[in-house]
Formats: sequence, structure tokens, C-alpha cells
Amino acid sequence: MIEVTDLTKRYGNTLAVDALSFRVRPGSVTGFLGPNGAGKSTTIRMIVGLDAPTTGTATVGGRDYRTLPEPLRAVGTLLDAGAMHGGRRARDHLRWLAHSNGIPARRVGEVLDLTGLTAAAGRRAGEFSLGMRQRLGIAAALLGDPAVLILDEPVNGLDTEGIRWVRGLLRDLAAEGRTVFLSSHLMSEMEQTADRLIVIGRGRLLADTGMREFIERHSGERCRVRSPEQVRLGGLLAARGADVRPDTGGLRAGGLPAAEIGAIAAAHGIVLHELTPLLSSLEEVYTRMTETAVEYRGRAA
Ligand SMILES: Nc1ncnc2c1ncn2[C@@H]1O[C@H](COP(=O)(O)OP(=O)(O)OP(=O)(O)O)[C@@H](O)[C@H]1O
Repeated sequence: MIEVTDLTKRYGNTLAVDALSFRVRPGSVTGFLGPNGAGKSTTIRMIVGLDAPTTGTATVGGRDYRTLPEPLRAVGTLLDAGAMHGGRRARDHLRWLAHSNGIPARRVGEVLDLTGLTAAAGRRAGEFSLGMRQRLGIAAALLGDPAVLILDEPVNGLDTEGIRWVRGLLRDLAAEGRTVFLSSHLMSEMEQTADRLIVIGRGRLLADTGMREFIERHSGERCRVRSPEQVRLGGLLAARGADVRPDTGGLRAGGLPAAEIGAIAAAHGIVLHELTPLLSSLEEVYTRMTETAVEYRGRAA
């Protein structure tokens, strides 16, 4: 569990994080979203003790990260995959990390296997592609078999196969009961990977909710309707205030819940062949929600 309570960070006149409170629970993949400059990195840095809060607290498993005796065993982090020593061989990099955190050396082979890097283990990290460096960063995060994982843009630079692999891995780790917290600007990927979301804007909490709930709540009411009496039904729906447009082989009706459309059709003896509520994508919902946060930042800049 990650717990952030009334967390605030001020850099001079900039309020980067503003009285933020949320919990990231075990057993789920929780996505962390917000426009550029929203305060995500600052929040993550405070959680992992790289930056001190101005006020408030951030704990991991109930403790301040900086008081953890062997942090890698409690929390695995991937913050900047480019930040490793380029001259060091991948296996040596992991051995050194394991050694300095009291982790048995055999774990190095396990995480190399898990991340598909066994064949490349003797190569220098500086020769690695961005995707391989991401894998090595993930291997390092998993080294201590931690209950909590915090990953900033873990799929950055990965190809389609790599992205699918990370998705499966994170979902498996959550299914094992771990706490998985990740940020990404790739909305379609986030939609497929995360089951919960924390959204921030201008350093403040905008949403802390399940992925499905978030999309359903902000999708608006839109349905695809097909009927052999399409024209008559369209007229009836429009008369009730729906925004009715043609759609492939049917109609698209906005502004009325599916139940009401079904009731209108039934009341007029109209047969329905399809009545499907249409959900927006995470990207559409998220863009709508954060518009004000972006506008504010644009003006401030
Ligand atoms: N070390 C610092 N000194 C001064 N201002 C900072 C510092 N770090 C961050 N900020 C400011 O704090 C605000 C939040 O930045 P932060 O990097 O946390 O946002 P972010 O959500 O991670 O953005 P991005 O998606 O672009 O990575 C920004 O206005 C940024 O300019």
C-alpha cells in the first residue's frame, strides 16, 4: 500500500503538489495520470524519498521510504531507465544492486530470465537499445521481489511485443497481491493495463476511481440503435431531446439512457435489433476532464 496524505510541494512560487491525498492498494494496477507539469514526477519522487515534502506525508507499507532498511526489498522503482552506468554489463549492474541490498545473487539470473535479457546479460548497458534499457530497469525493480512497484513510463521505447509483455507482467504482479503504480502518457495502453486510476491536475486530485467507473461516469449517454423502423424510431427519440445521427447500419443517439430508448421503442411497438451503450475511450474522457487543468497552465505560462 502506498499512502499519500495532504502532500504538498512548493518550489519557490510554484505549487507543484497541492494537498494531495490518495491510497494505492495492493492487488491492482493503478495508473497515475495528469497533464505535463501536473505534479506526477514530484509526487513519485516524494514517495520514494528523492524529494522532501513541504508539508504532508507519503508512506510505503506504512513507513517513510527513507527509513526502510533494505528499500529494494520493499519497493521496486523504475524512474529513469537511462540513468544507469553505460559502461557496466547488465548482469554486473544487477549483481551490484543485489549485493548492496542484501539480495541473494541467484535472484539476478531469475530477473534476467523474467525480463528476457539472459542472452544480453554480458553486454554493456550503454550498447542497449532504449527498449532493452527499459527491460533492465524493470529487472532491477523486480530484484528484491518487492510488494510495491512504482514505474514511471515503463513502456517508453518498447515495441508492440515489449508493450504487451509489460502489460502482462504488471497484471500478473498485481494478481499476486502486489501494489503496482504506474504513470504513462499512452492512454490506450493505460486503459488496457490499469484497473484503477489516480488523476491529478495542477497538483490537485481530480479523480481516484476504478477504470471502468471512470470511463462510464464521464462517457455521457450515447447508444447505437438498430431497428427495422429506424426512421420512425429516430423521430421519436429526437422528439424526446436525443441527438440522433446516422451510424453504420443504424442510428447513434446521444443524451438518452439506453433504458429510456428501450422504453420508448416498446411503448410504440417498435422492434429493436440492437441497443448498445457506447463508452468513450479513456483518452477521450481524460482529455475532457483535464482540459481546464491544461488551460490554466497555458495561461500561467
Ligand atoms: N526541481 C524543481 N524546481 C522547480 N520547479 C520544479 C522542480 N520540479 C518540478 N517543478 C515544477 O513543478 C511542477 C510539476 O512538475 P512535475 O515534473 O512533477 O510534473 P509531471 O506531472 O511529472 O509532468 P510531466 O508529465 O511533464 O513529466 C511543474 O510546474 C514543474 O515545472
